[in-house]
Amino acid sequence: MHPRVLEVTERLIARSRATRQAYLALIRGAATDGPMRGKLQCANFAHGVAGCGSEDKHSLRMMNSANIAIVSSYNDMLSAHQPYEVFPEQIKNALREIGSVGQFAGGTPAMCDGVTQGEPGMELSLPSREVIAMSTAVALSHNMFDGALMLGICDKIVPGLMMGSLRFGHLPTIFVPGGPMVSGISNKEKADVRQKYAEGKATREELLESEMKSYHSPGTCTFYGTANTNQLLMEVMGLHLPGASFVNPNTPLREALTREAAHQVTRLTKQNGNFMPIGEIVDEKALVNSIVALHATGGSTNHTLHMPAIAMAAGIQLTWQDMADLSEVVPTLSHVYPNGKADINHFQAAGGMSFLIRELLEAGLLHEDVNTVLGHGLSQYTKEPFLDNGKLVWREGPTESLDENILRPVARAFSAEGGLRVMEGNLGRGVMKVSAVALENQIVEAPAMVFQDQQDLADAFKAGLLEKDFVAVMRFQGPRSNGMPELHKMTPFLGVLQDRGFKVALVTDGRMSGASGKIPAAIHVSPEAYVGGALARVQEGDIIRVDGVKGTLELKVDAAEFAAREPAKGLLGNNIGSGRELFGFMRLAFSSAEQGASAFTSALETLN
Ligand SMILES: O=C(O)[C@H](O)[C@@H](O)[C@H](O)[C@H](O)COP(=O)(O)O
Ligand code: SF4
Repeated sequence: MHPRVLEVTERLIARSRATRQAYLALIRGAATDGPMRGKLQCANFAHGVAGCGSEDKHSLRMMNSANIAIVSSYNDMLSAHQPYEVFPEQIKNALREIGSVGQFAGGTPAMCDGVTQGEPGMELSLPSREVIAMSTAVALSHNMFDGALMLGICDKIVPGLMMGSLRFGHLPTIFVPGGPMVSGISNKEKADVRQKYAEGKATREELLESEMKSYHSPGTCTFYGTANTNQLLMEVMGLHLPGASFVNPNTPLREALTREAAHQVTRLTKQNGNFMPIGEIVDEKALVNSIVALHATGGSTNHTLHMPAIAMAAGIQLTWQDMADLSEVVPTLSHVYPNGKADINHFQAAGGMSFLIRELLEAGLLHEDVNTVLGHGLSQYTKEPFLDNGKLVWREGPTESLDENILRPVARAFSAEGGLRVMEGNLGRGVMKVSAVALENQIVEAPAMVFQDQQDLADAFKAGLLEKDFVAVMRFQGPRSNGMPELHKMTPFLGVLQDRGFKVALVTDGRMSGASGKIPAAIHVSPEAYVGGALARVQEGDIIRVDGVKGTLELKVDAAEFAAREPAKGLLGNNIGSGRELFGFMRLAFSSAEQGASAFTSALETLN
């Protein structure tokens, strides 16, 4: 094992010892010999099975069959989640084949960040992760279940399902992906048309045509944003079946994988002898493995929030320093948009998960001795699934990359270190995804231009006020201020200015999309302006140096003068409309970005 990976893992275990022990005591106490439903009073049990058909009702009364909770985030708003419409029936039929039962335990909400990007609804996006976690808990709290299947893919949904299911960590749980849509026009081509439109060189009709050729059918969007990063991390943590992440929806192989997930989760129940609950899979080694994979693929910056929040739900205290220390030694092995031109289907075709996991295992960068939904050992995940005359089987994946422009062996990595940098200095601590920023653009020192919001910047661009070097400061976009929205609508404008040769950078306490690239952006800056962070005292014209190579974020203003400044007021007026007023209580409870920007942190830190 790489010494740094061992060092970070041991540090994480030591730091988390008390909360992890409390968590394990909780889930081991919740686990029961024999089916959970056997512990219910008759009335509770009768209510729980009343809605079942006679076959399932009979099976449930027989205490030797497994009852599996289906928790689904299906809706028609996310192209990625639309395929889930038919999964519950497929799962129930698969379970009946083996004398078990699937009950649709509950649904969770799911927001499409692509639909809400740049709209007021985006301010509910991060809060929706907490709602998804709570909805998962409501579903599982019926306590009728011996295992669970989680149906979720996109941005806040998988993190929310993870946080909720980890609080029922005594249950064997498998995450069931839906897969990416087949490739449309390339993400680079899409982004180029957006920049042309921003410059007035493309019509709205041409823009719409391009967008609809990119996002054209059911399935996950094909860029390597938060949704596809979710899939990759779930697989590396051993919570998917091997190779399940990026098989396209509505295909025979996808359906076979869903059916097998239903069979596999029953094998992990107490009744069937290979008991493996999710709380015993998601441990310090699994979390370190997820961060290693995040770095090796230039994954979404949103996971610098989601992984600490998920970790805490399992009693583990993961920090940005852990991530930064791992990033220094983990090579970048894949280039998928926004870190390159390829999309996730090309990644899959070039060798996909089995190649990536084998390379990282052989380099001693992943812990092999971990629990998974297939039992002990991550080396089972160097295999890929295929149908052999209709039968689902696994074979060793390719030992060579089929396209080294997309996926490389460690020996020929794109870079010797990961794509994520922790940024720190007198403006606070943030992160930057450097893997998506050309080296010549990673350092910017220029006067600050302070913007209220994205529209403010767009208006300044259209008025021709931005034709210069500058550092855009967008503040009061943090979790407690307005729910920490993604600020991805600025990307085309800043991209045009960068292409025109201006040195531009962004500093914000808000988020960017996992699909954001090109622009050096120090994001998630903590403490946020709303709670008195330094960003609140930045003024127009202040010189700021954003150094993505060294990981520094410096305001070049006399310290005494800066401290004496009156902080700016926040954007309080925008916390109403689009339901934002319903989340005010939650915003007050949010922890800092470094702690995962979660409403549950304080409870989990003490109660775990
Ligand atoms: O974190 C992410 O990956 C993004 O939130 C992504 O889910 C979102 O949909 C983008 O906004 C899509 O990119 P465009 O907005 O560029 O289409
Ligand atoms: S990847 Fe983003 S845009 Fe695509 S379906 Fe998921 S949330 Fe929506």
